Amino acid sequence: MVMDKLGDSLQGALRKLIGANRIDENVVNEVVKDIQRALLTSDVNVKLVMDMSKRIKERSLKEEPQKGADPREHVVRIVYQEMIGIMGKGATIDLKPQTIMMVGLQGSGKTTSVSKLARWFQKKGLKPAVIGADNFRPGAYQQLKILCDKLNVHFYGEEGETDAVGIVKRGLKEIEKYDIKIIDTAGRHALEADLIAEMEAINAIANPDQKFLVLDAAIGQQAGVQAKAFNDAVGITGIIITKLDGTAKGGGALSAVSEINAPIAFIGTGETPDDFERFDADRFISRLLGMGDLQSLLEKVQESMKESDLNVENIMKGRFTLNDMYAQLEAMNKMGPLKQVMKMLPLGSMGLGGAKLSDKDLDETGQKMKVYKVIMDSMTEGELNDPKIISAARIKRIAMGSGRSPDDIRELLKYHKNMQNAFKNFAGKGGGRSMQKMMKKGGMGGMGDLGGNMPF
Ligand SMILES: Nc1nc2c(ncn2[C@@H]2O[C@H](COP(=O)(O)OP(=O)(O)OP(=O)(O)O)[C@@H](O)[C@H]2O)c(=O)[nH]1
Repeated sequence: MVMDKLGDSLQGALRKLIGANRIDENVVNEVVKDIQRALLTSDVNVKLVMDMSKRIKERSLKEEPQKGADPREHVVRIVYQEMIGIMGKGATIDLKPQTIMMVGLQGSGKTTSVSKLARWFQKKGLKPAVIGADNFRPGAYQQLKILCDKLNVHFYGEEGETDAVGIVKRGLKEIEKYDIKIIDTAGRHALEADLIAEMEAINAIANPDQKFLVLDAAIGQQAGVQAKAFNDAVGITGIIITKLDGTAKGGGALSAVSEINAPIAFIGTGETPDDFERFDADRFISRLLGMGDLQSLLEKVQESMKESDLNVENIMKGRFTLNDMYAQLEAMNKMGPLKQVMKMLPLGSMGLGGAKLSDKDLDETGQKMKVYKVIMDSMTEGELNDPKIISAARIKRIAMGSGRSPDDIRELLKYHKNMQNAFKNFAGKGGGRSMQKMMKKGGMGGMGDLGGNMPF
């Protein structure tokens, strides 16, 4: 994963929080200090880090946790929200015909990103074409042409031509029929007057819908300065951060958005044409904080729920029976090996106290789920529908029937109760509606609200 080091440090900080007996000022201060260290090491701007730390402290101690939320989750949620504040929510990319101008300094990964972007649109079913207007760097024409040819992307260029504006003018005419017109402009070692003049002229004749600034993740805090300069020159509408796979300093580029108020659109995560992803703040920050890749998890949940007997309507009204839990365990089984599913889960869910899950833990949890199913197989339909009727005598009977101890039965009932409460809590916050909406649309919906209370 990209930004592993930052992710590990942030998760270390949150683990301290989740492991604390109670949340007080000392704990919050200590956790904030760890977060500060992690962000500064990854080169996020000092002022941003300080402002964010102050807000996390104030909000953690002043704001009331949402009803039913654990104080630890409350702080984790604040950290998550403040991280989104720093990195932004990400850009919306319309899947419709448009012109995109790419700008950036030499060596930032601009040419490579042009071809990756073309490929991205191509995979979405749109027809991209590229204009190579970088006539400054020797070899740029050939490099881009080869990349485009490999991807079957139409390329327009004029080797040896020195007038970049002329190339763009003629190129736009030639690629008129294409859906996505991407213009690669020249870079320099620094932003100089002639580069600005050229970008302005291309901007004026192409009138691009998007102006993407390509930033090398390794430039660290310089990212903010660069972003501001390019933004002043042509008005940046989105940022592409390249080489996030190869540096621990990506925090500088990731937080450059706050300098210019332009969202991060894409991130480059390797050298091949497919190492290119939309920047989705929910996904990215959830992963960094170890809150799990909620989106990916949800996609899996949606798929398996479609095929399961789960009564989603009822669950979303806060009614979650043992029968539902049985169906849910079956659905989880269909989602694939527990080890993979669990990696997507938020820290601290399933009562594991936020510990980094070892393979041994995961095996044990998988084993436990199997036991739960065996126990539920020994229950009557009435008990499965209404666990409240399970008295001490019934616990004994179920234990006998399933070959487990009464403590195992009580543990299962407690686990069920916890999940039921989490669902009730979520439904009470209007999460039910969001969940249904989300399931229809396949989007994130209100899951952010569920946070560490994910009842899976
Ligand atoms: N690991 C990794 N390498 C990348 C990524 N993006 C680009 N590169 C590499 O970075 C180097 C420079 O990229 P180019 O696309 O040639 O640079 P450029 O910004 O176009 O340079 P100019 O055309 O002079 O502006 C190449 O070796 C790319 O393969 C990325 O996301 N990850």
